[in-house]
Amino acid sequence: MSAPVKGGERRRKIPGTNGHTAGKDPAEGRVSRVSGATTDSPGRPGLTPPPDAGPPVRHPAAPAPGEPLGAHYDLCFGCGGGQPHGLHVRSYAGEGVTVTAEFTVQPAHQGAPGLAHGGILVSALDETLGSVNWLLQAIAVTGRLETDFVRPVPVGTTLHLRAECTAVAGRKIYSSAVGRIGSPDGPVAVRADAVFIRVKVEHFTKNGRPDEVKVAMTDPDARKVARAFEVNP
Ligand SMILES: CCCCCCCC(=O)SCCNC(=O)CCNC(=O)[C@H](O)C(C)(C)COP(=O)(O)OP(=O)(O)OC[C@H]1O[C@@H](n2cnc3c(N)ncnc32)[C@H](O)[C@@H]1OP(=O)(O)O
Repeated sequence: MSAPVKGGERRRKIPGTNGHTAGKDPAEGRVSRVSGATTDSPGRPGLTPPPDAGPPVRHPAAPAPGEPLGAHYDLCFGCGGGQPHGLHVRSYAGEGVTVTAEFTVQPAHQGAPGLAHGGILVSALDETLGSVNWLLQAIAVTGRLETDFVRPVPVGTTLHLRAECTAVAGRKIYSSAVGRIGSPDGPVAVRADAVFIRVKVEHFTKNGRPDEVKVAMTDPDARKVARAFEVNP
């Protein structure tokens, strides 16, 4: 997914990596595919917060640290219980504007024999990063997400993810995530930087297929209705 890199900023610090960048990762003793350089391109909105960006502010109504976030929508591929081959990511509110999550790679998630498909890993990152917006109580969608695949992830592995919002600028929400193998302190397998864009609820109600939108909107559980549309389509 990463675009070729040309000049510019160094990659931002990624939460949970003790300040390691995508270049040399001392914990891993290897140099990653992108050599610790920028991913922003001239003329294309990038992953670097602008100078007027501010720190994210945890919403007073955000779930308490440690509280499970649950599935925001039963048919969400990332977290929904109603998707047999979905990821069934389990997310928990963290301190500040952070989220931790777990995802166990199933046989249905393979790319190469016995290994997780890269797009599946991106989906797990996207899900975890998107969950962070719930702590801001912001309705937002992924605008851009760039991933470093650091090491292969075998089927059966539980990936421990951690995502953190790093900055907010107008409608733009900047976040980073890391996924580790086997435990929260395990070896880094994937990292991602993303920018989410705040949208109105009509983004979902107008663009979603009417059949699913109607069913979701008529759910008797008002909280489920709110979460289905306020966090993710
Ligand atoms: C628990 C929940 C888990 C959820 C996890 C999963 C989350 C998802 O995967 S969401 C689904 C995937 N994403 C989508 O479908 C989004 C599709 N894209 C869109 O709908 C639109 O392009 C959208 C809404 C992102 C932006 O369109 P629009 O509202 O017209 O915004 P626009 O006026 O162009 O831009 C607003 C700002 O965002 C910036 N921006 C827009 N797109 C991007 C982008 N791709 N990258 C970086 N910045 C961007 C613009 O530069 C602009 O910045 P500024 O305010 O400084 O000028």
